[in-house]
Amino acid sequence: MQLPDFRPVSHSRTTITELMIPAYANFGGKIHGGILLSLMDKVAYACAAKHAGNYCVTVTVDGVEFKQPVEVGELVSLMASVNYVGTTSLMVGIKVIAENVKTGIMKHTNTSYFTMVAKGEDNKPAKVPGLILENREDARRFLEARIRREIKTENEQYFLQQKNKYPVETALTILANERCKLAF
Ligand SMILES: CC(=O)SCCNC(=O)CCNC(=O)[C@H](O)C(C)(C)COP(=O)(O)OP(=O)(O)OC[C@H]1O[C@@H](n2cnc3c(N)ncnc32)[C@H](O)[C@@H]1OP(=O)(O)O
Repeated sequence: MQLPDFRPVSHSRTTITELMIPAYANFGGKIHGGILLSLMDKVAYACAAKHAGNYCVTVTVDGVEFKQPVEVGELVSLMASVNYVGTTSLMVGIKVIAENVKTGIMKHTNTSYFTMVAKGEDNKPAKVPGLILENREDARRFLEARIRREIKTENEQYFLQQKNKYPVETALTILANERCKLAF
């Protein structure tokens, strides 16, 4: 099938809602973070593949922070949309909401950003359609995704500089103030 040059954000916007059953709970009775991550990967894939018109793979996951615990019996909704597209990659933003069905109280448990790459029949990165931004919110998300990408690249470069500044031998003194003991 011939892919269009551009697709609107609304074409691939996806929501998954799932009931949190007891089998998803940890020993503390709250929902395992891994269960939520798996659901996030699923919705990110559905959204990315729909936009790309191709199989997609997850490359990076950013911004995962569990702000509040999720309880057994709550309905978790994961809302995903394509925030940004490069050439073969796209960034999917996911907002996770947990709802207590008895009280109707909703809590925003986290927002994360999945970078996915489309793969063609040859298993190589494949070009994705451009993004039609349908309102100011879509435009804001696209711009913020660009900033997020730039900051990430700068942070990676800064980390490499810092890492090389402190070879282990000269940096051992720093550890004197940390809660660790050297056993070598
Ligand atoms: C659905 C699932 O869960 S799949 C399972 C988990 N995921 C996987 O198995 C993915 C394994 N990784 C891979 O296959 C490869 O690393 C790929 C295909 C993602 C990237 O391969 P590369 O050889 O690096 O490809 P290439 O250099 O052409 O980059 C392709 C795109 O990925 C982007 N990319 C690559 N690495 C990163 C990264 N760390 N962060 C953000 N974007 C990245 C590039 O910027 C490029 O985007 P663009 O085309 O929009 O400019």
